[in-house]
Parts: sequence; structure tokens; C-alpha cells
Amino acid sequence: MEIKSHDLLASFMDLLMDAVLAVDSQGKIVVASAACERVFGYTPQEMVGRNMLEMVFPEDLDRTMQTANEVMSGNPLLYFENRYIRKDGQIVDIMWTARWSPEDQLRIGVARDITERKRAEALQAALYEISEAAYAADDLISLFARIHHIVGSLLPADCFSVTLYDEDKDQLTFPYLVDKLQWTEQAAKPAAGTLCAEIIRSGQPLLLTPEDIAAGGALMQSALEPHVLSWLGVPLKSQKGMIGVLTVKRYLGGVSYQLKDQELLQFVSTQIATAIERQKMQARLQQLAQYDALTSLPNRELLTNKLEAALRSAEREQRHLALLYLDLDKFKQVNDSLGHDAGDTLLQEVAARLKLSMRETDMVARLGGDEFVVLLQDISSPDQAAMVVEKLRGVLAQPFEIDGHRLAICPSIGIAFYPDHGQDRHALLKHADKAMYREKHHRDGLIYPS
Ligand SMILES: Nc1nc2c(ncn2[C@@H]2O[C@H](COP(=O)(O)OP(=O)(O)OP(=O)(O)O)[C@@H](O)[C@H]2O)c(=O)[nH]1
Repeated sequence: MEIKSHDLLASFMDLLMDAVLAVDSQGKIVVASAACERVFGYTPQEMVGRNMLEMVFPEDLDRTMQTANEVMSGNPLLYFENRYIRKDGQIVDIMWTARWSPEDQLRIGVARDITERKRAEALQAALYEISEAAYAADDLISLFARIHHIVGSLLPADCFSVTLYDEDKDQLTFPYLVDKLQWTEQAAKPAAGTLCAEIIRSGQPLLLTPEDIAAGGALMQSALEPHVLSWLGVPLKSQKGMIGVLTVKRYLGGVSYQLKDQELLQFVSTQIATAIERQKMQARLQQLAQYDALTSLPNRELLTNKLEAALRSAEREQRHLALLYLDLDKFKQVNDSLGHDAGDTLLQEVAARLKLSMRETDMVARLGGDEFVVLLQDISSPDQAAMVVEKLRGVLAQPFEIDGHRLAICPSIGIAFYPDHGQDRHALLKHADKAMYREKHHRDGLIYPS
């Protein structure tokens, strides 16, 4: 009677949706139920004799072996999760319950396929992380890098890129393109005739499997490098419309993308587009808060921050720095004689010349009106600062062509040297300002409208 009920139970085993396996102490599969084919892709006949560990996803191997040893030492296992590579190359998430049979010297395990649940959890987590990233990232590139990392944990890619679309120019730019984990530069190009243009036009994702690529003929093959196995692109749609395309590629030797991968990427794409828009908006607000709208130079706020930081590092490293306070003489006459717009243009051109004459490490800021401040960080003596001042005078002495008028403009420039003329920002700015005024009162700036 007892034997009969065992037989009955064994006959039910192949009806179970979960796979039942018996594995020896070396990991060799001795018994495999019918559901193995559904879960792992191999028939029970193909499974028996194989080593279970060969199928484990490499990153999970160490913890799997450790857990198997625990089971064999007599601790029954409940709800252990790891990943396997299926026969078709896809990854399957498994939840195990297992126990060691000392009489049979076998590990008996029940494997439940939890890939769908894991996928849903990972998607939720990814959505949350992407929206977090939109707030945390300092700039667009670091946002893209973060998104790459998040999407990479859901979907393997040999090449990951964010392509942005400029509707006015009908042009594509490639601000983020990472190929086999290598950063790659690609110049902007016209959108027409590209796969991305097709996605932008249709607003629909595009999945190219190896069969599609082969059937696509010369046109598709010329758009893709010969080593591309599979290509997947999804539109990035924000409230404003189509802002770009997110693409992933897999190269020969890998596994092709499938419809479920397309759905996954599409699912996160809206959140990604929103994050990009939010980051762009933040950058615009930051630009407005820190840069002068007329000349695009840093404003007083940004100068203050930069000066504070420069003073801290100069103090720490016992270095010098210089501040130049620059005010245009008789600038008001330009406004009065040629109009405010001409005055604006002159300020813009002065700003451009100042910026061009300085090094990357220096900063030229506009404080307002016709007043500018230059911060020289890489300076070792007051003489060097005086040389920079002479250079700036030379640069501004070249006449400006504004609205058909030739203008010569003369600046008054005051210098403050750290630490000689002050220890802090206020003292240095005050010193440079006073020095500038002293010079202005000793000399007349000249303007010659032609
Ligand atoms: N076009 C233009 N003018 C501005 C702007 N901001 C301030 N101004 C004008 O710039 C002038 C600056 O004043 P001042 O520095 O006293 O004029 P100045 O003629 O250069 O006087 P000195 O420096 O004593 O030679 C004022 O007439 C302001 O109205 C601006 O953004 N655009």
C-alpha cells in the first residue's frame, strides 16, 4: 500500500509546473522531471548526466556552491534564489527549496521559475532609480551614465546609446554612446535615412532580430555594422514631443533581443525621457542663476563661489591668486550716442575678448553694468598679474566694429593680490575695486564714435 502511494506520487511528478531534480554531491543531475524543459529549456533526458553548476549564471556560482554545501551538511533549504542560463541563452531566475537525502546521497530540489516576478520587481526598482537619478545627477552625461547602469542591470547590451533629436535642424546628436564599455564619440549627423529617424517619425520602437537584419537587405545592412546581431531602439517621448531615441545593440556571439526586451525598454523609456527633460530644465535654471544673460559669463554668484573655493585651496596649498576689477571708461556714452542695443553688443564683445584671452583655469565674470572681474588662479607674483593686465588692455585696445561704428574703449583695471592685499573675498574685491577707481580718476577713457 505504501509502495503504491509512492508510485502514484512519482507519476504525478511530471505534472508539476515546478521542476524536480535530484543531484549528486558533485552536482551531477541524476533525476529530472518533465518541467525541466519549461524552466531550463532542456528535456529531462538532456539534463540527466549534466552538471547542474555548468548551467548556473557565472555571477551566482560561488553563492550557489556555498548553499549546496550547506544543504549537504543537513540544513534544509527554503527559498534560495539564483540564476541559470537556459538552453536558448536566456537567463532564468529560480527559487529553490532543497534537502539532502543521506541514504541516497542525493540533493533533492524543487525549482520554481520566478523570472517574471523578478522582472516586475526589477522594473519597479529601475523606474524608481531613474526618477531618483533625475534629481541626483549633476549634468546630462552623468544622468545618461546612471541610466546606462540601471538599464544594463535589466537588459544586457554590447552598445548603449542615447541619441538626441533636434527638430529644428532635423539633426541627431550622440551625447552618450558606450560601445563594449568604451566611450565612443560620434559627430552630429542629419536624421534623414537613419534607423533613429524612422523611430522618431513613427513614434514606435524598432526591434531588429538577426532574421530581420538578414531580410532587410542592403539598406539595413549598411545602416548596421556587420557584427551587429540584434538592434533595439525605443523613442524618448516627453510632454514636448520626441526628444530622441535610446538604442541597445548585441553583437554576434550573444543572444538576440526579443519582444519582451522591447517591452521592457519601452516601459522605462517614458521615465527616462522625463528624467532627461528634468535634467535639461535644471541645467537651464542653473545657467540662469549662475550666468549673466547678456554675455553668458559667470555672474556675481558664481564668481563668489569660485573665489571662495579658490581662496580655500590657495590657503591650503600656500599659493597666490590675483583678482582684477575692470570697468569700462565712459561706457554710458555708447548707450547715449548709439543706443542701448549697441551698448549691449559692445558688452558682449568685450566679454568674448576677455574670455578668449584667459586660460581655462581663470574665470571672467560680469558683476553688472560695465564691470567685470577676472580671477587668476595660476599666478605666482604681482608682476605676472600686471602682465595679464597689460595683455587685457592690448586686447581691448583693438577697435570694436558695432553697427557700422568703430569704437575704441579703454578699461580701468585694479589688481588685488592674495595674500598680500587681503585674506578673504571681501577684502580682495574691495582692494581691487579701489585700485580700479584710483586709476579711473587719474585718467580719461576715450570713446570715438565714427
Ligand atoms: N547697454 C547696456 N548698458 C548697461 C547695462 N547695464 C548697465 N548699463 C549702463 O552702463 C552704464 C554704466 O555706468 P558707469 O560705469 O557709471 O558709466 P561710465 O560712462 O562707464 O562711467 P565711468 O566708468 O565713470 O567712465 C550706465 O549708463 C548703465 O545704464 C546693460 O546691460 N546694457
